Amino acid sequence: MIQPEWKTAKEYEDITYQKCNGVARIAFNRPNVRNAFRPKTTKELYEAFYDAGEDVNIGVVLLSAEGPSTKDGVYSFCSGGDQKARGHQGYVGDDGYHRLNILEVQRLIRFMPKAVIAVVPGWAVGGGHSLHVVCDLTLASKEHAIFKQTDADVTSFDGGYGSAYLAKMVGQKRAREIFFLGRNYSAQEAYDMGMVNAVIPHDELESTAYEWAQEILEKSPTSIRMLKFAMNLTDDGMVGQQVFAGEATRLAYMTDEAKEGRDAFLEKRKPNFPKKWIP
Ligand SMILES: CC(C)(COP(=O)(O)OP(=O)(O)OC[C@H]1O[C@@H](n2cnc3c(N)ncnc32)[C@H](O)[C@@H]1OP(=O)(O)O)[C@@H](O)C(=O)NCCC(=O)NCCSC(=O)c1cc(O)c2ccccc2c1O
Repeated sequence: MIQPEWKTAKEYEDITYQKCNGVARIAFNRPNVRNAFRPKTTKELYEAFYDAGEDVNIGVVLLSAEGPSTKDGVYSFCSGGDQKARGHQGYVGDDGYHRLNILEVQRLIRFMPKAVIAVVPGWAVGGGHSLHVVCDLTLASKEHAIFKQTDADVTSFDGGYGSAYLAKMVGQKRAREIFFLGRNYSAQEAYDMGMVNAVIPHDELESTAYEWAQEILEKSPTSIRMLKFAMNLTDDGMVGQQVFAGEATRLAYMTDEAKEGRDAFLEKRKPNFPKKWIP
């Protein structure tokens, strides 16, 4: 078992943010409320994910959670939006505005050109369940992970990735069961449904996630980003096409043809493209 030497990347109140050997670890840190997120949490998550996305030394991000609760020893990944911070139009931040900005975090995870692994040590509930769904891979604690959708209990509905994308993953009937009945599912049941990649003994969960990350880091970075965006494309409509096409444009910029096009414009002459029409 590898024990990574995590270094704190930045101090936050609601999350921890660390880095080690090409891997960033972003973890919820409100274990006494089952890691529910409030606007401060989502702001911090967004900033940390953005930083990891921009850091050229980081290839994989782990979304994990600190714990267990000091009150009762229970582990959690995330129990969704903090119901104490919920106002009439969303979750109320220190500035008094109502927000649903976990959706911005979801989009950042979805569109960042790096693999994101959900590391689920305990409860993954409501908006916390949706977060594991939107991550590229999910690893779950054999003993403590419980997957549950409470959205319909609290009059909330993630109509995007949390539900529609989940249905692509586990099938329509199963996704409707998860949302309509709101039952608890063990890590093994979640694995059997196809929404978890591996069920890991709790004590090995973090080190296994780090090992999976190291395996991905051995691969070609361009292939990983193109594969992620290719797999996203069919579900993401025109935005998916835009993100994938952006990467194709980046690759095209690296050709002699592209250099000639740019140079000809700057030198105010007609471009003389290499006449190679590759079959
Ligand atoms: C997660 C649980 C099933 C765990 O049950 P358990 O019995 O183990 O623990 P307790 O219920 O006693 O909880 C311990 C302690 O934590 C507090 N707590 C837990 N969850 C939350 C929470 N979400 N918000 C606030 N506080 C929470 C609880 O009050 C206890 O505190 P004490 O002071 O009493 O010790 C169970 O806790 C549970 O069901 N939790 C609520 C799950 C839930 O309904 N989450 C919200 C779903 S909606 C959502 O997340 C959401 C957010 C968005 O921003 C969206 C945006 C756009 C679209 C959709 C969105 C969306 O759906």
